[in-house]
Amino acid sequence: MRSFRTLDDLPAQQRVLVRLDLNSPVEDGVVQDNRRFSRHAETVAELAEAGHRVALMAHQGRPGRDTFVSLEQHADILAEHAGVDVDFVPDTFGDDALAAIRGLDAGDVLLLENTRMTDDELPEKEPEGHAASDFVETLAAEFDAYVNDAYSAAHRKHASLVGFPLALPSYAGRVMQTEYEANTAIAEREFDGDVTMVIGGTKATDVIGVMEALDETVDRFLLGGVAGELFLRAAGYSVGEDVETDLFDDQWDANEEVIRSVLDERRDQVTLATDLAYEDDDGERAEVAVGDIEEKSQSFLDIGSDTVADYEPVVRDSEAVFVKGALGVFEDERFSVGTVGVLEAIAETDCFSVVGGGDTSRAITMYGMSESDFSHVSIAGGAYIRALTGEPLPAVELLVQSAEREA
Ligand SMILES: Nc1ncnc2c1ncn2[C@@H]1O[C@H](COP(=O)(O)OP(=O)(O)OP(=O)(O)O)[C@@H](O)[C@H]1O
Ligand SMILES: O=C(O)[C@H](O)COP(=O)(O)O
Repeated sequence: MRSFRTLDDLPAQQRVLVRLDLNSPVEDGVVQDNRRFSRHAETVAELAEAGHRVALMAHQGRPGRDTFVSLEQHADILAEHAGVDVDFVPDTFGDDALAAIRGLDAGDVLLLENTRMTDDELPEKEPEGHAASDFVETLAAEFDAYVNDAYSAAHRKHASLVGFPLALPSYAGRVMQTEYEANTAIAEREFDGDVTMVIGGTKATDVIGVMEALDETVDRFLLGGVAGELFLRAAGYSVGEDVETDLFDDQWDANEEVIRSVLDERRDQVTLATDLAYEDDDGERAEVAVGDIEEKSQSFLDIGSDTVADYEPVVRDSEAVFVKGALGVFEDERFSVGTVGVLEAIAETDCFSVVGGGDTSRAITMYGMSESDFSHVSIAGGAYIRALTGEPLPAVELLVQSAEREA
């Protein structure tokens, strides 16, 4: 089997450039702690304790979104989990970043600014193009090795993920190693009974594309979140349109054709919500049957209780359940009913269960469930789901190629 090198193979006393995935929920400008910090902290602590000089890169949000913020707060949260100081420099690869990197002593840890704040990070380019960018060439010159721990971003072909492995000897961090092993095992596992996939969240384009790819391996899709509303819209209900949020219309334009073809060809595989929840004029949770919605005048924030009651037995009768994305805005307790109800049903059965998605897996801790009630809780979203489909992850491929080149 092709494989990459890990921290076990990293020579001593290196200047190491590390890519983490600390992409996190942000509420009112405050970055929310989550298991991405605690898991990556293990890699960071191991590198610092081994006496390497460590500079960390990570991204947060996407340009134009409210979650697109600086990594200053991330440094403090990470330091707390890792038990080592993490300095922060508000620069990606300019003079301030280079001065901070050159000032690192053995065991020091520095976090650089959000990689998506440099214009070189996001352009659609092949790895060779990224490796020739100013960002990669400038930073690579300062280091002996590159460690990629960002399994959950490994499906992206961004400079910090695919450019550096062409410029430096490259290794997988502990999170990359663990997630890769677990998720590859999932892809290879065969199930005799029904396989159910719970699809929700806000990244409709990602999850709908994967629904297409998984038609052979998944017997039933239970839908909620933004993707669920878009499917309801295609089925003729007055939902899935932007009222107070701008989550829906662009995603509808991008996915309408696929959604209609999934509904035409595989309607029996797709289970849609029969009721939805919203905030009424008194600020309370209210529910309405989808057939009674005449025109879209408010945002729907959760699947309704009847839908949860429909979904629970499907989960209980499944041999394997994969979850990608929350069924509602569970961060607000009033709209946690769908996500928590379905997760609790999964936790109570002995089916093989995987919960993926950085945001969604947070609901497990928030609502007092135990990670041990699930077979695997992945901190990856899009990467996890691509692993299920057996699709190669570009950043993993580059780590493997680096190991092959240096063998
Ligand atoms: N109807 C809805 N309207 C708005 N937001 C919703 C709705 N339903 C779910 N969400 C939001 O979806 C988010 C979770 O899904 P999201 O697609 O962002 O990420 P994920 O699947 O957890 O993982 P990752 O971010 O790693 O891809 C939650 O934060 C929740 O508030
Ligand atoms: O949260 C994630 O899934 C990863 O950090 C990738 O983020 P992206 O979908 O904004 O590229």
